[in-house]
Amino acid sequence: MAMASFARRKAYLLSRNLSNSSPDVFRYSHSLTAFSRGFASSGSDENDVVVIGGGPGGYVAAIKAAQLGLKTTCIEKRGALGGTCLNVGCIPSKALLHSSHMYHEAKHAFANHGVKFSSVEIDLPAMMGQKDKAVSNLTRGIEGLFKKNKVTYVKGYGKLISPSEVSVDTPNGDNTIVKGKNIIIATGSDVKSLPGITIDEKRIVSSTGALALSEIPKKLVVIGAGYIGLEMGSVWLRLGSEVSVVEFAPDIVPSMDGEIRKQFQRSLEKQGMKFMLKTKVVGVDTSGDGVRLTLEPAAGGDKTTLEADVVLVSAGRSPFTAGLGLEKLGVETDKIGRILVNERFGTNVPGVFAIGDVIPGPMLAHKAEEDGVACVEFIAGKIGHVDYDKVPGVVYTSPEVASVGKTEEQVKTLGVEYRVGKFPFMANSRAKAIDSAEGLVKIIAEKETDKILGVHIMAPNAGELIHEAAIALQYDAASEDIARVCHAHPTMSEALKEAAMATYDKPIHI
Ligand SMILES: Cc1cc2nc3c(=O)[nH]c(=O)nc-3n(C[C@H](O)[C@H](O)[C@H](O)COP(=O)(O)OP(=O)(O)OC[C@H]3O[C@@H](n4cnc5c(N)ncnc54)[C@H](O)[C@@H]3O)c2cc1C
Ligand SMILES: NC(=O)c1ccc[n+]([C@@H]2O[C@H](COP(=O)([O-])OP(=O)(O)OC[C@H]3O[C@@H](n4cnc5c(N)ncnc54)[C@H](O)[C@@H]3O)[C@@H](O)[C@H]2O)c1
Repeated sequence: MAMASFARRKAYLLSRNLSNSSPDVFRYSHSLTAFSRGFASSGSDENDVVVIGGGPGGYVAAIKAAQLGLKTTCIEKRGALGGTCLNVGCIPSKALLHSSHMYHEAKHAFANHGVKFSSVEIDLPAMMGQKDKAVSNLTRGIEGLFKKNKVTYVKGYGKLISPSEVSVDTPNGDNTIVKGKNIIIATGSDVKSLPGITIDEKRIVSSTGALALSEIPKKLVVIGAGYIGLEMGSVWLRLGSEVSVVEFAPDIVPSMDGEIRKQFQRSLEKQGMKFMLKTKVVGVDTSGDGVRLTLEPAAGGDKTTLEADVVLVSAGRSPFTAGLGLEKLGVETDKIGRILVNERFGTNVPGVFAIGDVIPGPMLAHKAEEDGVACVEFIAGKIGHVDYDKVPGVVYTSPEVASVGKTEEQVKTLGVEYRVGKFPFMANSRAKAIDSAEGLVKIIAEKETDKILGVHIMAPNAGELIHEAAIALQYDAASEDIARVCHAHPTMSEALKEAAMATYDKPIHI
C-alpha cells in the first residue's frame, strides 16, 4: 500500500478499522480503547493517568494527557523535572559541546577569517556555570508547563503496589498513595556498569561525572566509542585533554552507515582523538595517583597497559526499574530488563503502560517523547503514531553526523536493489563561503521506485539538515521529490538537493 501522507493513511486505517503494527510502518490500534481502563474523569481523587518519571517520555506524556482532558499526576524522584536528558544528558552535554567548540574555533579557526586575539583562555567554572544555568532554566520551564496544563507534580520515589496504585516515598520521609486508572512507567535508563570497574564520579566517571569535572584531565580514556564517548571525548579533547577511546567492536558507532563512519573516524583522528578498536578493558587499578587500565585484544591475546587521569565509562545504558515493584505485579521484562509492551505501549498487566528508555527501541529523548504522546493518545481512545524506523539519530560532534532510515549495510542485508547518490560539502557554495566544507550527504533509494530508504549526513549542522530527509522518509518520498523542491541559495541544504539529483540522475555542481 503506497500512502504518501499520515492523514490519508490514518483515514484509510480508520475506515478499515485495521491494525498495522509491522516495525516498518506506523503503529496503529485496531481496538482503540480495549487496553486502557477508560478516561472519563471520575471527579474523585483518582487520576486518569499517573506517570512515574519526569523525563522527556514522562513529562511529555503527562502534559499531553492533561491537554487531552485527563486528570494527570507525574511522580519524579530526582527533585527536578526533565529526566536524564535535561539534567545530566542531552542539554548539559550540548552546552559543553557548544562552549568547547567556541574555544576551539577561537583558538584554531578565527584567524583564518581575519579575527585575531592576543590570547584565548578557558574559564572552566564559567563554562560549567553557563551549562548549569541552561539546565536550571529549562527544568523550571517544565514545572511552569505542568502548572499551565494542570498536571499535578509529586516529588518522590514511586513504587507500583497494584495496577492502579503507586506508593510514593517523598523527600521529607512521608509516604503517600497516588491512585490512577492508567499508570505509565517512564523511569528511563542508567549507565551500564562494566564488571570490575567501579564508578566513583571522580577518577572513574559516567557521563554525569564527565559533565562536571573540576579540572581538565591531562589524559582521558573513554571506554566505548558510542554517542556519549565521542561527544564527551570531543568536549575534553577541545579543551586540551589527550583522549584515547577504547572500543570493543571493530568500528566506532557500530550502528552508523559504514562509509560515513570511516570519514567520521578520520575526522576525529585529525582532531587528535586516538582509537583503540577491537580492544577490551580487563582491569583497572586506582591505587596510585592516576588510573592504570589493563587492555586486551577483544579476541584475546597479549595484555597492554594505559595510563589515565580520568576514565569515562560510556559502554551503553540499561533500563532503570530498580525498586519499582515490577516483579510483584508480574510486569514482563526481557533478558536485559526492558519492559515489554504491545503496539499501544501496554504491558502484560492491563492499565499499566511503559515508554521511553525503559522499553525496547532507540534510547533517544525524541523517541521517548513520541512514545509518550502516542501512549496517552491510545489511553484517551485516539490513534497514536510512532515509527522507530524513522527516528533520526545525531552525534553532536564537529562535524555532526546525522542519519535517518537504513544504512547501506542494512539495505544490502535486506537484498533490496538500490541506488546511492552523494554530494560533498566541498562543492557546496555556502560551506565554502564559511570555510566549513568537511563532510557529505549520502542518499540511498530503492532502484525500482526511487523511494528513499536512508539518508546520512556529515556536516557542521547535520542535526538540523536531517529533518528534510526525515519528512521525506515519513511521506515515502522519492529522491526526485527532494531534487525538484526549490532550495534557497546559498544554503547547506542545497547539498541534500544535489545528493538527491545524484541518486536518480546527475548533480549540477560536481
Ligand atoms: C550524556 C547523555 C547525553 C545524551 N544526549 C542525547 C541527545 O543529545 N539526544 C537524545 O535524543 N538523547 C540523548 N541522550 C539520551 C536521553 O537522555 C534519553 O534517551 C532520554 O532521557 C530518555 O527519556 P526517558 O523519559 O525515557 O527517561 P529519563 O530521561 O531517564 O527520565 C526518567 C526519569 O524517571 C525518574 N525515575 C526513575 N525511577 C523513578 C521512580 N521509581 N519514581 C520516580 N521517578 C523515577 C528518574 O529520576 C528520571 O528523571 C543522552 C543521554 C546521556 C546520558
Ligand atoms: N546525541 C545523542 O543522541 C546521544 C548522546 C548521548 C547518548 N545518547 C544515548 O545514550 C545511550 C548510551 O550512550 P553510550 O554512548 O553509552 O552507548 P552506545 O550504545 O552509543 O555506545 C556504547 C559503545 O560502547 C561499546 N562497548 C560496549 N561494551 C564495551 C566494553 N566492555 N569495552 C569497550 N567498548 C564497549 C559498544 O560497542 C558501543 O560502541 C545511547 O544508546 C544513545 O542512544 C544519545
